[in-house]
Amino acid sequence: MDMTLEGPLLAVRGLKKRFGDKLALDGIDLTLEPGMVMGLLGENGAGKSTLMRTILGLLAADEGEVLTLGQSSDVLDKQHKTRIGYVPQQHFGYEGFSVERALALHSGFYPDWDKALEQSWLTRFGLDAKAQVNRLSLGQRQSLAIIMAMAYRPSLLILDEPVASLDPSARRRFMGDLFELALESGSAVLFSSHITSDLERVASHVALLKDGKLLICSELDGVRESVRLLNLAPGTKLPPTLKILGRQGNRVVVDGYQNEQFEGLLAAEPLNLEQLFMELHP
Ligand SMILES: Nc1ncnc2c1ncn2[C@@H]1O[C@H](COP(=O)(O)OP(=O)(O)OP(=O)(O)O)[C@@H](O)[C@H]1O
Repeated sequence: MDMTLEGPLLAVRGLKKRFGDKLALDGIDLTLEPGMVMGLLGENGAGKSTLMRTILGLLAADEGEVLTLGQSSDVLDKQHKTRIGYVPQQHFGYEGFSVERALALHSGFYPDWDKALEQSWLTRFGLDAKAQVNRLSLGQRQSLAIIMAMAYRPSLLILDEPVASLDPSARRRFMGDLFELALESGSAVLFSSHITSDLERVASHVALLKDGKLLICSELDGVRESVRLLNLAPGTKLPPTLKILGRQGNRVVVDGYQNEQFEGLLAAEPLNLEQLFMELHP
């Protein structure tokens, strides 16, 4: 389907979402451009699913703006919806059907459905087309949900913990292919995961959500280069160019570090994503 789009595939500005007194999303800004694979990290309850559901227009925002494929999320039309893929955390319907029947029904909604791609992913995941959906294991259901969201080559793919139930080899295959798909077809991907090593392997960008705020939203290489765990002497004043992400006594996690030396700095260590996560969630 030819729908040329100027600008980003996803633009989120000043997004807030409340549930009663709880501010689940507190001023989110993020942008996805073609070819980007953004991994979304955050502890349980940080707001990852809420962010995804609001982006998709399944939840109404209280403040701010979400443009998906150039269109406001609360008025997404059918044509736009068929260019967005979504794997929710919980699936899913099609209970009374076989895998092949479920796929046949589902594909009817998508003019760009690619049967060959569907078949190759069925093989890749080792899914039996004749199996009944209600007898699939959790991982098999997740595989089916992934195929259902991907086989029409969506421009924007939103995946809520898509690999949580997949075994390590299925995970590895899927994550690698996900990255290739995004690069080849100029799509953008936003996926949440608690598995930081997966994210490190395939993501081009990382976003870290804490208490409804994005503490980090940048290129993965940028995090590697400029996020440090500083060990400071008591009373040390930090240069104003450093953004404090978290602090535990004399251990301070900062962004924007460029190898500067200053009085009181005892050590500056780079962190992998798992270490960063642990430091920010003591
Ligand atoms: N429908 C709802 N009504 C009330 N509160 C909600 C609702 N949905 C989410 N919340 C609350 O909003 C916060 C964010 O929840 P959300 O499901 O987005 O977190 P999450 O980061 O996806 O967590 P997890 O990693 O456990 O899936 C939580 O405090 C949750 O209790």
